[in-house]
Amino acid sequence: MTTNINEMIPELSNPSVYMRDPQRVQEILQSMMKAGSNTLQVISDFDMTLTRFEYNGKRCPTCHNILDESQLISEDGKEELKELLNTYYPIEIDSSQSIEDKLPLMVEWWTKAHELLIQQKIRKDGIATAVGESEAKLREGYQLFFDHLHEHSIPVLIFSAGIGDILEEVIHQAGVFHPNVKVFSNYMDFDEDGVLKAFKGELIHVYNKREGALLNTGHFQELRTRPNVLLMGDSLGDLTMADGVQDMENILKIGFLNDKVEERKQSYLDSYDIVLVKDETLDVPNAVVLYLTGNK
Ligand SMILES: Nc1ccn([C@@H]2O[C@H](COP(=O)(O)O)[C@@H](O)[C@H]2O)c(=O)n1
Ligand SMILES: [Mg+2]
Repeated sequence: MTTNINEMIPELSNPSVYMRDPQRVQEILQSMMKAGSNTLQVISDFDMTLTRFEYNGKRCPTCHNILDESQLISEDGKEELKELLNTYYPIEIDSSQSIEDKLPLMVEWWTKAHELLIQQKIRKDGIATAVGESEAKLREGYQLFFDHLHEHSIPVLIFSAGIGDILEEVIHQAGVFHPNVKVFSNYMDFDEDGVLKAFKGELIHVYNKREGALLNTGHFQELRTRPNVLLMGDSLGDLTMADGVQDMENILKIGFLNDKVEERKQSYLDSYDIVLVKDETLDVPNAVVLYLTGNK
């Protein structure tokens, strides 16, 4: 008797789940399962993928927003950062513009925002409080996700265009910054007095997640024996995060579609294997990981 994908993973029949080709998803999952969890690695975006998009009807902050809305920023600075968000975020998610057209505008957004943050003379020792006082929340089920991957020694790369120092503090405060987790992101550079003076390295924005320092870091070299990838993102820009993986055998792409659902649904279905529409949980990724580790 042939197994149905919903029998394999019942969570794939949740109302938030959409798949262009369930048969193909089933084949990928079976192939990855057969290869064994010691061949698996997870590559995930952070903001709005591992963190919630909404809570109690209110938007949750990204790494940048955690700082933007904190006590570390003056009232004028907050206004300017909000204006940037209101100008550029609609462009980021506009499905009528091509990624090529958006690229220079995204560089412009990140550059202006980082310049403003530097002008604010942010202190390193204020970051933990800013994160603690923020409304940022990891998605429901995060504990199982991180703990299970850790228990099974599955490497997790969090590849984020957010701010690395903030991101690390969020997962540290949640108690899930386990040793199998590596972060690639924009990191702050502080002077000897602990005041923000610059951002380190090449800028990572939402549409250049294959470029920059990542390919030269040796990260993917270390993981050559892990040719099966579970990729998770919330933007079409996240689809290239695994481009550095050599000799890839299988990749399963799970996409969270949080905003402008009707306009963007078709493009997400065309690009991601599994699309989760307005789903604030990690229930489906957790079910996939449990299946792939033989715990289901
Ligand atoms: N000044 C900025 C710049 C970007 N954002 C948002 O951050 C997200 C990028 O982080 P990922 O972990 O998702 O790569 C992106 O979705 C931008 O909307 C921001 O809030 N402020
Ligand atoms: Mg994101």
